Amino acid sequence: MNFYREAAEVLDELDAKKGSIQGNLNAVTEKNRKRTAALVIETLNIISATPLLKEEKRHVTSPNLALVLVHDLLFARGGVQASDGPIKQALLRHQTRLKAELVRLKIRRGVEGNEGLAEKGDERANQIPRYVRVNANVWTMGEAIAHFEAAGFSLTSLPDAFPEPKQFAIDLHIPDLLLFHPSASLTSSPLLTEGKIILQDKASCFPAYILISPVSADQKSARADVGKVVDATAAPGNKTSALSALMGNQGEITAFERDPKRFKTLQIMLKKARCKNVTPLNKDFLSVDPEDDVFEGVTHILLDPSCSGSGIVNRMDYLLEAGEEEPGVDEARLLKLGSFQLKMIKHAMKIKSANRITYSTCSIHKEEDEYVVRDALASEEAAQAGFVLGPRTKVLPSWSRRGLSEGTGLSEDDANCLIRCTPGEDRTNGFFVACFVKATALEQKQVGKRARDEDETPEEGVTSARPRKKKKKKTKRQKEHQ
Ligand SMILES: C[S@@+](CC[C@H](N)C(=O)[O-])C[C@H]1O[C@@H](n2cnc3c(N)ncnc32)[C@H](O)[C@@H]1O
Repeated sequence: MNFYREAAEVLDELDAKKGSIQGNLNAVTEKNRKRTAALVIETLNIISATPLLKEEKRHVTSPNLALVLVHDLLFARGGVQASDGPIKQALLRHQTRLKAELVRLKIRRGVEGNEGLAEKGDERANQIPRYVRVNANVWTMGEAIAHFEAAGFSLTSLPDAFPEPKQFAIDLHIPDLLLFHPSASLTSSPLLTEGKIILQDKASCFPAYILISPVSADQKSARADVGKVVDATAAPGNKTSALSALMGNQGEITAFERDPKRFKTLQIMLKKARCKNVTPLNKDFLSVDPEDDVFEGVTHILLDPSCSGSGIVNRMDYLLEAGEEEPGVDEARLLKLGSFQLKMIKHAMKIKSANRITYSTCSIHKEEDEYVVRDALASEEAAQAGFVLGPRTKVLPSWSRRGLSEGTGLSEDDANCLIRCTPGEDRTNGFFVACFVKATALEQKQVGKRARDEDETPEEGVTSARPRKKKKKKTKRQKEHQ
């Protein structure tokens, strides 16, 4: 068993150092890297579909230990090497379920053997370019473009075209974002270790950009209203470092992360990305009183809590984006996650000086997305502080896929304020973003008036059409959680 513990510890250490499985895989030879990555991620998918981690907490003490054990059980020629003992027994108790999940996965992927699984993966991942965020804290977009041209890539003038293997393009929606062909081998680039680039899916760049960025071409005046910023759920720090760069490495960002290991990763990431305007705190956001001094003067909050990760089809992004939660898609688990996510939003809404909050998930499930927004809008916290949804005009208006209204309890106006990304259709992983803004007194009055007069056409600017009287009522989901 020592072998497994040691392997898990190595993974833990590498996680802490590199912040992602991507880094770990750099240790594997180029030839085997893709194949190994595929099987590692598929193993994670399989584990997440079973109750192994939950039910065997006492013996299988970390996800990394589960990873090496289950990987061997399902894929290694010699099977599990561990001698008989409580850990092996724990694994064997779940082997039928684990093997059944492997069969199910192969059917889903349309492959027969394990080899096919290693090679095929999720087809939708092949439609996602390799996105590279240029870290403006370290160098400029111009310098980055010159660098890649000197390295033999040519900048394509059609930003919407999918770049060919030796091409790259500038993204249409996010400044400082470049896209390459998925085969572009950048995971071992020194630019990563120098903090010059960050490999970050396009959709994952949306929240920071929507929170801080210009709502008009006049960037400076748009940023004048930004006081202090909080990233409530920060590790590994992709969005925190994006915020830092968007703020020109100035101002003040406080980054909360409750998990000590992930906090270390966050610290390393912030150092590497040369973020001088971030104070990381190893604290649970929910445990800090909204009236605590740490929140004084905070106007903008980024909330990207742990989620099921169900939108992530790009294997390499999986561990980075989903957070420490074990993913799973059964209804009970989704509702539990949704209720935690709602709690986080309501906590953020209680911070008096806050006037803009982005909420995001890498989940495609309504239970973590629209339902959570619906309940947040209907909450006492939103009513008291006057939070409504920021209008589409201020929430990446050129992104065409918006939130869902049908069957979610949200009006079409509300849904239009939200952003959705669908893997396989949008060249990104699945993602969701909502932006809550504090309405001015006048806007609040108008929302109230609209609530009383349902036939009135919604005004430009404030789009929460939720009638106030509904706020008093408990939603179906709230009732379910009592
Ligand atoms: C989805 S990940 C965040 C990814 C990050 N925003 C990024 O882009 O790199 C969610 C993170 O929130 C942390 N977290 C969850 N609940 C928290 C809480 N109550 N307070 C602080 N951190 C929390 C998790 O440990 C996890 O690291």
